Amino acid sequence: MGVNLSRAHVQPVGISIRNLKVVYHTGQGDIPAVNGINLDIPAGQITGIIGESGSGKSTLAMALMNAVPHPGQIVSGSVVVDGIGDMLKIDKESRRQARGRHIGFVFQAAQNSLNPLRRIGHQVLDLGRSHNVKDLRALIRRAKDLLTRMGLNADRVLTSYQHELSGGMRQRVGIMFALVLDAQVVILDEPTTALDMISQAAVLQIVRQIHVERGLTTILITHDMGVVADLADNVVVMYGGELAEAGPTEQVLAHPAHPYTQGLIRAIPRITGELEQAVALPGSPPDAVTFFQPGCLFAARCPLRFAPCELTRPVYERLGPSRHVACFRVTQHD
Ligand SMILES: Nc1ncnc2c1ncn2[C@@H]1O[C@H](COP(=O)(O)OP(=O)(O)OP(=O)(O)O)[C@@H](O)[C@H]1O
Repeated sequence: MGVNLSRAHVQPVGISIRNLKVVYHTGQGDIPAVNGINLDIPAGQITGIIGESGSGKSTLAMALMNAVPHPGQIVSGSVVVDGIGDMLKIDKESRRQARGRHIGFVFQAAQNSLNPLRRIGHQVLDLGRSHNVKDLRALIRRAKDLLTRMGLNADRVLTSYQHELSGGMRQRVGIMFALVLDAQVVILDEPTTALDMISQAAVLQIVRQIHVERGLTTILITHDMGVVADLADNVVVMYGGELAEAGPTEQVLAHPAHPYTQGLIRAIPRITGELEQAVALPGSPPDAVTFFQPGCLFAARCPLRFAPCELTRPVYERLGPSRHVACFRVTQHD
């Protein structure tokens, strides 16, 4: 069966993540990079996953596709994708087909994951063949359209090798690969970090347009709250492999509940308006030792900490109809 590239019949796809735990086996012990996460990614929306470096965003993204690399291991949980099933249980071939065909992705290292020995156009054809796409001409047309929309000379890019492209061009090529098979779920991990501010804004707007045109479910991973504010319908804040807070972007930005989210918002560089200064978050994220301490992982950096924070890990609780938070300051009082 060839891939049907028509979208008329396609329903937006949601993802339900339960008790997901991923560890990296290291010389210093097991690092719980994703530590028992429960999260529903709503169908047809853009969900931004934000947190500092090391908070577990990329590991979560790779776990959604059951593609965590060694020395990482998914130790428990489920990732149920509508229309596919549990990505952690389906057989290898269904999983391979799902990646790319149902779930398009550009991982952080995408700039380097192109095959250096094949022209980009050939790699588009390889991808199409590996997913049984019958109409390869239509596939190339689709690739050209995406590249042109992202401001690239499509013919030139398709006949180029990776080394002939700049970092920013490769990032856009990565986004093209994520979208070209017409997947219904798209995972973009820091897709625009190699781009200057203006190109970044332009490319993200195109991602938004395509998201709307195709009724996608888009997961956007970033350390930049400004990107989330511009683009995401919902935001999920990760800290130390756990969820700190989640909810509709407007609500979370206007009334952040978790002190970590408040800190991330204060750290957004403001380039217009008053002489407002971005304030960097003090301290550093959890490391191999602090991961295992009792109490809230953020306590050492938290301006609002009080006694309970040192003793037990706050539970990630419902705060309103569509909001959740893990913070004793919100859910418990002195
Ligand atoms: N290959 C690996 N081996 C050992 N530990 C790892 C490996 N990859 C990630 N980790 C650890 O897992 C945790 C989560 O890392 P992850 O890359 O998922 O975070 P992130 O939020 O995506 O950060 P970044 O934005 O820097 O990619 C970190 O503590 C990190 O050091």
